[in-house]
Amino acid sequence: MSLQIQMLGTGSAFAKKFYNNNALVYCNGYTLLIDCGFTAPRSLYELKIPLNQIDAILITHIHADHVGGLEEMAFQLKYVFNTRIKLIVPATIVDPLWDTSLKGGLSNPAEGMTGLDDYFEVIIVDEGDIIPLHDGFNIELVLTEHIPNKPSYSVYLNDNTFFSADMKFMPALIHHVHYERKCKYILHECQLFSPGLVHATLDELLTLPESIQEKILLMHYGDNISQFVGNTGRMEIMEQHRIYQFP
Ligand SMILES: Nc1ccn([C@@H]2O[C@@H]3COP(=O)(O)O[C@H]3[C@H]2O)c(=O)n1
Ligand SMILES: [Zn+2]
Ligand SMILES: [Zn+2]
Repeated sequence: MSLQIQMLGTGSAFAKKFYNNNALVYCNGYTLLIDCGFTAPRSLYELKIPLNQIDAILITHIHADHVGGLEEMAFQLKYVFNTRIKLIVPATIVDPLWDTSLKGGLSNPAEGMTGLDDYFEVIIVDEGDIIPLHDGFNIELVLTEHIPNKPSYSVYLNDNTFFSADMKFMPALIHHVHYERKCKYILHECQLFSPGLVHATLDELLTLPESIQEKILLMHYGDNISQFVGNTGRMEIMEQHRIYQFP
């Protein structure tokens, strides 16, 4: 089943010209939002996409450019739209997401709101699970390296597309995605300066063979991306808000 992907933003955590690196994935009438950073509500507003048009939100890890919009999303869905959408959360993240990122704003015991379940239909998932979302649309998470003791999960979309969460350069995994999993498209985060430390750098991604680079679309980049146009090898720079077709 073909996918369309529309980035709500393509920026790094500190980008000011681009919104947070959050993605809308459309498949067969279903809409999945991958991550919901602090700029997601504004980006959705600009795209004129009502929040209740999203069927599910997948959380990859708990940095603010990936979860900082969840408080507004929860409040609006509850008090404006009166609905509860799916929140797909890896098991290792579900407690820290509430306890360390959201509880301060969303907890309201006086009105019975004491956890994520009071705002979302929480679906807890594990690495390697094939998660069926809709007819012809499934996802699978893979744990990728980012910050020690802070799990971050990349995602296979329908077997043929790999969407990186925030991750260090993991060439063995990218080779696996290309040669074994035979993914046709790789959407990869990209830090424009070195060393990477917690991200994959453009210099590192440029060491991949051209046959892999041809599949890569770059995202999660800094405000100075325009200086790199023409210098990203065979890799394409993704544009936020443009709808990409992945047949
Ligand atoms: N050890 C760390 C931890 C964090 N950071 C920066 O903080 C940002 C948090 O969001 P991010 O998108 O993961 O990018 C991280 C780094 O820029 C970093 O540079 N080094
Ligand atoms: Zn990030
Ligand atoms: Zn991060």
